[in-house]
Amino acid sequence: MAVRYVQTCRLPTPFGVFDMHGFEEPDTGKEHIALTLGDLESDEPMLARTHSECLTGDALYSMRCDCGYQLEAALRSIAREGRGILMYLRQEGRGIGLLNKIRAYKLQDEGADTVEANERLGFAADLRDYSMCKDMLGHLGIRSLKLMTNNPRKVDALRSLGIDVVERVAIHVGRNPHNEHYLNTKQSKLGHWLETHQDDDPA
Ligand SMILES: Nc1nc2c(ncn2[C@@H]2O[C@H](COP(=O)(O)OP(=O)(O)OP(=O)(O)O)[C@@H](O)[C@H]2O)c(=O)[nH]1
Ligand SMILES: [Zn+2]
Repeated sequence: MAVRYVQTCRLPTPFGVFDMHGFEEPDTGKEHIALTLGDLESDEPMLARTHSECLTGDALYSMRCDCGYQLEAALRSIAREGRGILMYLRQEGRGIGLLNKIRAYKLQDEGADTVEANERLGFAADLRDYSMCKDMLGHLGIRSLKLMTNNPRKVDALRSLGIDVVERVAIHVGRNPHNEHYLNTKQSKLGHWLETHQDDDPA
């Protein structure tokens, strides 16, 4: 989905003072943001994360997934590097939306895995589209990325949009008894690169 740039402001966080850039999908009104830190002019590949919205994990401390832990680890890593970008994409629940994610979680409470739950609700396992990233990076003049992800489809999706992902950086954090089965399903059914070993210190 194409996006248009709206405005930029400062965003102080416990990890560093980021610039927050707002974008809008003219067709749907959906809003996305990019947080950047450091020099955007340099041609050096930039540490990057494309983070899909997960209200439960990112804001409500849910332990059902690894999203909140990954969000914090990504911001810490960018701050430590002194340069980077986090694109926060409003594609909640892998694109099915928050209320459908609650429906999917209910099916998982009753024994379905994360993929089966989506399918029982009539959705594909992953409905996400990353095309807005191309516009966001283009607007900011960022040419190549060191992408923090464990998801091979995300790397492929960005590359097929013509985004230069020069390196994939693992982001293994937050495994716990509540998301163990979820992470194992992501590995076996969605192909995520998730070794059982977790980085002790993501920061
Ligand atoms: N439909 C659905 N969405 C989920 C579920 N658990 C987390 N999500 C959503 O999945 C998205 C995050 O995707 P993940 O598969 O955890 O990770 P990823 O972004 O593909 O890969 P990484 O870059 O390695 O984090 C967020 O939008 C979450 O809201 C679930 O059980 N069902
Ligand atoms: Zn999550």
